[in-house]
Amino acid sequence: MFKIKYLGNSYHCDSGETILDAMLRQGVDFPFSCRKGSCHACLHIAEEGTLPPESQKGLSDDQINQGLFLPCCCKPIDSLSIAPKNTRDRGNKRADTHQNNTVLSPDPEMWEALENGRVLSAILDDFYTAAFSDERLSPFFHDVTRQRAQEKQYLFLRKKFTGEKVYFGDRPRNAHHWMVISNDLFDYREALMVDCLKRHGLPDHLVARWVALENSFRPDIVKDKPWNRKIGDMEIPVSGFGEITLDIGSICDSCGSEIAQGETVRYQLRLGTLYCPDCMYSLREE
Ligand code: HEM
Repeated sequence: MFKIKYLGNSYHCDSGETILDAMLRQGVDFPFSCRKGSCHACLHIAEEGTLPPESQKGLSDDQINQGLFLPCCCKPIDSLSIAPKNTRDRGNKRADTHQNNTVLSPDPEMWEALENGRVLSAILDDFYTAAFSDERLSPFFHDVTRQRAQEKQYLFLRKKFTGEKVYFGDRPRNAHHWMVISNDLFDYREALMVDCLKRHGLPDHLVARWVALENSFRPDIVKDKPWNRKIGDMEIPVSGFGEITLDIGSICDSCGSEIAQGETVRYQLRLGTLYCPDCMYSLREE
């Protein structure tokens, strides 16, 4: 058994147990997501003690030299004193330095490699062609056209890589609020994306950075049951119908007939589809 000092307290880690598991077992509020070294959400710094090599697998030389390690992959071989990674982010080191596994936003090197968007379009074309015919991913895109999915993703990534304010869609937590996506499915999609990035010649260190960017959203996307949409602190229900009185006329999404201004109609909370008075009472609550 090893002793782990963390934020002024001392914890026990059994041999063969990871530090992450030991912390969670002892009720510590510890950041984590994928539990297998991909997402880096649990990255911490070792201030004293010797780390096992597998706890630093996939980190850059710079991160290794700073003593950063992944508690989810760390079965200790020594007692350790550890701290949150930001403890050592002192003024001499900006959070956006060019390291392979660091999320950069904006990322001019990435944007140049993507030939100012030309290669990004080609990558997304490839990726969504594959996703829309993939048996695990395509069911999620049931109500979405490929063009819409590609355009949204292009603008989202363009904003991340250039800093330009070109994306006005939902943030990932809300965009995927109803989708039950496991870590395994997230990894599966990621592997498909990595294949596309490599096919289009993106160098390995930029592929790693792209993956790190997407993984930084893993905690917003992976879940075992749907979440409500969240706007500020307000939770919006996932399914069912609401009622509104129309300010301007519209068209019924069910029968196609016109709905006059001033009519009260039902709308689907997730999709926003409208139903005229004739259709609305025949609808089942989802
Ligand atoms: C298995 C993983 C994922 C699945 C199945 C998935 C699926 C989807 C689907 C079906 C939509 C369309 C939603 C709509 O238009 O109503 C969507 C939108 C979107 N996704 Fe994902 N996605 C995944 C992972 C990711 C990741 C890793 C990112 C990037 C961090 C991402 C970013 C976005 C963005 C920016 C949108 C557009 C949001 C909007 O419509 O306003 N997705 N995704």
